[in-house]
Amino acid sequence: MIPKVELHCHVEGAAPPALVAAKAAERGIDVTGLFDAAGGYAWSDFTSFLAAYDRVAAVFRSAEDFADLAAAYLAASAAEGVIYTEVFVSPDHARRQGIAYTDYLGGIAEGLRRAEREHGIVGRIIPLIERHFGPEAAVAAARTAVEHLLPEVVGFGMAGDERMGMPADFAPAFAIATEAGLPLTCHAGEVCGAEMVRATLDAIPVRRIGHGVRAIEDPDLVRRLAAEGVVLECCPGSNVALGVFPDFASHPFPALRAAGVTVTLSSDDPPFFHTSMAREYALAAEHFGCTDADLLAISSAALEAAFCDEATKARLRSRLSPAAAII
Ligand SMILES: Nc1ncnc2[nH]cnc12
Ligand SMILES: [Zn+2]
Repeated sequence: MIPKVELHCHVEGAAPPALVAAKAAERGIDVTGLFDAAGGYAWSDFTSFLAAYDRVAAVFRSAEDFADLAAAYLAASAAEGVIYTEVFVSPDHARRQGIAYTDYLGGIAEGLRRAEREHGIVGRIIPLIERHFGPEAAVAAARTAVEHLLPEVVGFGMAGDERMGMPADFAPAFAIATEAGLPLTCHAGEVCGAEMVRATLDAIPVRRIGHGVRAIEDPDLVRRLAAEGVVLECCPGSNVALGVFPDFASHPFPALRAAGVTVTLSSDDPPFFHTSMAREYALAAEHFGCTDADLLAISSAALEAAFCDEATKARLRSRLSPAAAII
């Protein structure tokens, strides 16, 4: 099994539908229309996906809920050969559910520690601001994030509806994180085009871009990403499910890689997109021509781009040898 490294997974977006249905029933939460006939999440476009995501997030209400969610996701990932995962968390989702951020973050951190004890997978946390909640909420969420720096918190970023506002509007929130020493990532170039990736690079000192795949529309920008060593957190299964590209044959992952851009593989919101880390790696082999050696190199690039400390990386590097891939 190829050892895998995940840099981009939203914790609420990893919630299995059956768990959400059970928690909702237990708590009398109305989930009408949230599930499709097959028991998966029902959504039809990016807007309804984000709305479904918010409804899923709303069924988790306690530190234990979040610990169980994080531990279950990492345990399932470990079974697929994942050795390291950075989970995105959202102070705004906690606030909107009326959960203390300390409970939310503490629960997730406890879940990650449990998964490491039981399955050897290492988990770290990246708090995100949500673009569609606006720049003021973003500043408040950034303050919340930097006031609660557990050892597992290793970075800071932004997700949400890319069609709302411009990256520069959120620069003050990112500056709070930078001042606290957190490296940055930001979703861009997913539902919006190359111009949004460029605007992100111009306004925010990111080391990584969430998705970023529509940079392919602008060859100068692709050269800039390669030259500046900006890492793309690619999630091809998510992109095709959301209609960013019509099929895997049209996905720019191989072209970006050939152009010298550092591309990595992640699952984004796995049950929403019927994916997992194993499926993302399998898709890359099937559709992007990646050999086992390529996939191992992609895992290695992801580990180098991870936001955890050097000691953690050194510990994990030994698990990325070709020999480890055979087991
Ligand atoms: N793919 C995605 N894009 C933007 N925001 C998100 N939040 C959860 N998944 C997301
Ligand atoms: Zn994402």
